[in-house]
Amino acid sequence: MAEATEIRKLVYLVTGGCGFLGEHVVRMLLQREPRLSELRVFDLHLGPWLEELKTGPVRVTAIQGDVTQAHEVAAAVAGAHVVIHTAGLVDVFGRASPETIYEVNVQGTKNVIEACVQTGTRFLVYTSSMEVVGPNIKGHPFYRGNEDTPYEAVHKHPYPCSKAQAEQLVLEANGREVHGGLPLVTCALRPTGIYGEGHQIMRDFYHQGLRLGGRLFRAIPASVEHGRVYVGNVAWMHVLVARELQRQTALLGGQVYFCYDESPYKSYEDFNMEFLGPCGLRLVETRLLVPYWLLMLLAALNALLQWLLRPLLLYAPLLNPYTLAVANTTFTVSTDKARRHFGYEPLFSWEDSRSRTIRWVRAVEGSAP
Ligand SMILES: NC(=O)c1ccc[n+]([C@@H]2O[C@H](COP(=O)([O-])OP(=O)(O)OC[C@H]3O[C@@H](n4cnc5c(N)ncnc54)[C@H](O)[C@@H]3O)[C@@H](O)[C@H]2O)c1
Ligand SMILES: CC(C)[C@@H](O)CC[C@@H](C)[C@H]1CC[C@H]2[C@@H]3[C@H](O)C=C4C[C@@H](O)CC[C@]4(C)[C@H]3CC[C@]12C
Repeated sequence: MAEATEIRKLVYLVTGGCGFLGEHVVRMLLQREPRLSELRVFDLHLGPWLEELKTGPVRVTAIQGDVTQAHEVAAAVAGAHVVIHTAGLVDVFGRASPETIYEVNVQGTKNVIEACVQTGTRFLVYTSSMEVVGPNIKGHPFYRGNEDTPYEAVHKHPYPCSKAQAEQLVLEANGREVHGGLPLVTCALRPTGIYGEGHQIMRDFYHQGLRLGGRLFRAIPASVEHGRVYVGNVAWMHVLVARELQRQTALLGGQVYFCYDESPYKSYEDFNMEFLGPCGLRLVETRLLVPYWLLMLLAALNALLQWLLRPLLLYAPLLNPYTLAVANTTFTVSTDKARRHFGYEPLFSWEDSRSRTIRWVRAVEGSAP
C-alpha cells in the first residue's frame, strides 16, 4: 500500500475530456497511468458518466470551463504536472463561424500554453490533426507518407488553418521557461480520421442509411484511400507520450507524431462499411449514375442552402465542397516514429478495434439482430 501511495503523485489535466477522443483518453489514463493521484477533466460540456469514475483510487475532478477564457484555463492548469490538450472545435460542416473556430482552436491553445508557463506546468501534449498536413487545397494525394515526407501544406478552410496555427504555437513553446525556472516540454500528435465508440460522424452515416432504406450511395471511388485510426489506440498514444515526454525530454520535446495502427487503408466510405455493413447497411454502387461533377454541384448547392438558411436554421449536411474534396483525396500515413521514439505499439488490433466499433453501433442504435 505504501508503495502505491508513493507512486500516486502526479496530477494530469485533460482539456476536452468529455469529447469523443477525450473520454477515451480519460478512461485510458485511469486504467494505464499508475502514477496518477488526480485527474482533472476540463470541458465546456461535462458528461454525466464522469460521476462513475469518482469511486476509484484516483481523484477525478470535473471542471466545467471554456478554453477561450484564460483565467478558467489557468485555474484548471495550476498544480498540474501534465496537460493533455484535446479540446477543440472539430467543424468542417459550417456549424461554427471561422472566428469561433479560431477562438477555440488557436486562442484556446494559446491560453493553455500561457497557463502552463505562468503556473509552472512542464509537460504539454497537444492533439493536432492529419489536416495540419493535408489534404491541401490543390487536392495533392499524400500516399503512405510520414512525418518527414515533403508535402505542400496549403489550407484555406478555417479548421485545418486553426489546427496548423495551434500546432505551431505548441511546438514553438517547447523550451520556454515556466514558473519555477524549468523548461516547458511539448509535443503534438496528429491522428488521421479517428473511428470507434462515440464517433458522431459514424452515427450520422448510420442514421442516413436507415433513412434511405438500409442503403448508402457511393460518392467516392474505392481507389481513394484514407488512413483511419481506432480511438483506443489514439488514446493510448496520448497516455504513452505524456509519460515518455517526462523521461525523454530532449528526444520528444518539440516533436510531432502521426497516430497510426493496423486499421486498413480504404476509401472513407468503404472503411465505414466495415462497421455499418454488419449492422445491416449496404453501399450501393452509384458512381456511374452520380458523376463527380454532379457531386460537386450538389455540394455547392448545400453550401448555398446553408448560407441562405443560416438566419433561420442551421443546415449542415455531411456533403459540402470541403468534405467532398477531402474525401476524394488519398491521405494515408505509414510511419513508425512513435514506436522508435517512445515505444508505441497499438494496444488494439484491427480485429479488436473493428469488433468494438460494431458492438458500439449496434448497442447505441439498438440495431442488434
Ligand atoms: N475526430 C477525429 O477524426 C479527429 C482526428 C484528428 C484530430 N482530432 C482532434 O482531436 C480533438 C478531439 O476531437 P474529437 O473528435 O474528440 O471532437 P469532440 O467534439 O468530440 O471533442 C471536443 C471536446 O472539446 C470540447 N470543447 C469544445 N470547445 C471547447 C471550449 N471552448 N472549452 C472547453 N472545451 C471545449 C467539447 O465540448 C468536446 O467535449 C480535437 O482537437 C480534434 O481537432 C480529431
Ligand atoms: C458525402 C460523401 C462525400 C462522404 O464521403 C463525405 C465524408 C466526409 C464527411 C469525411 C471524409 C474525410 C473526413 C475527415 C477526415 O477523416 C479527417 C478529419 C480530420 C480531423 O481532425 C477532423 C475530422 C476530419 C476533418 C474528417 C471529417 C469528415 C470527413 C471530411
